[in-house]
Amino acid sequence: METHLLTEEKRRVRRELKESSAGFSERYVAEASRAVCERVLQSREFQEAAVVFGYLSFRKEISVDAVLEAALRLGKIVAVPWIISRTEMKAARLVSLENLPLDRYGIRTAPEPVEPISPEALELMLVPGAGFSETGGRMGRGAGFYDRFLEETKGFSLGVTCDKLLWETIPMETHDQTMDALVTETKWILCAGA
Ligand SMILES: Nc1nc2c(c(=O)[nH]1)N(C=O)[C@@H](CNc1ccc(C(=O)N[C@@H](CCC(=O)O)C(=O)O)cc1)CN2
Ligand SMILES: Nc1ncnc2c1ncn2[C@@H]1O[C@H](COP(=O)(O)OP(=O)(O)OP(=O)(O)O)[C@@H](O)[C@H]1O
Repeated sequence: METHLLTEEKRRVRRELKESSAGFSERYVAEASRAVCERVLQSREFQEAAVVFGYLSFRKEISVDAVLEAALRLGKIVAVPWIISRTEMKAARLVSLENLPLDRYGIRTAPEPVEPISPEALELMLVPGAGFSETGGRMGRGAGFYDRFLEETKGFSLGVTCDKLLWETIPMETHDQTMDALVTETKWILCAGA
């Protein structure tokens, strides 16, 4: 597809996905989050990972707090996004989910002093997104943070979403990173290339 047409298409899909998730009830998000976390905790990928990169949910995102809490209890190293600039994020170690400060987007983040974790050390990455496709395509929030960050990682990338944000196709550009697998409240999808 021609570049400007793809950009148009991405903008349209991003808007539709955003409208869809904005309409989710608190109850749907809470129930989907519980089911998603259970699936992740039961997975071999989680059980075998010594270093887990998660995220601290905001708005209507699926919460993986229960996964991060369990990882900490199991003695795994846990890291979350640490915003460095308008385009770059790094991984910051998280030792507790209590009393976290907010970053510039109002998302909970690791408190100072931050302990950076090398992207190459991450074994499992839990990746949020505006929407995903069954083949592992992902649409983020439009800032390119994850696309840039995931290029530096070697671990297993797991897109975390719910059935309502899992579409047949998502417009993708060459820099867009695809997921190794996806998890929703009803399924675990292994994507080609994993
Ligand atoms: N929980 C969580 N943490 C995360 C991300 C995420 O998607 N989820 N990120 C993933 O990148 C990074 C933060 N990126 C963000 C990018 C944009 C906006 C934002 O508020 N954008 C506005 C304006 C966009 C628009 O209107 O076009 C918005 O969404 O309303 C927030 C966070 C790192 N941390
Ligand atoms: N690896 C990259 N190198 C350089 N620029 C990039 C890279 N990835 C994304 N960008 C740029 O970042 C901007 C946002 O990209 P895109 O719309 O793909 O973000 P996204 O996948 O929705 O966001 P995110 O990755 O933060 O969740 C675009 O201008 C894009 O060209």
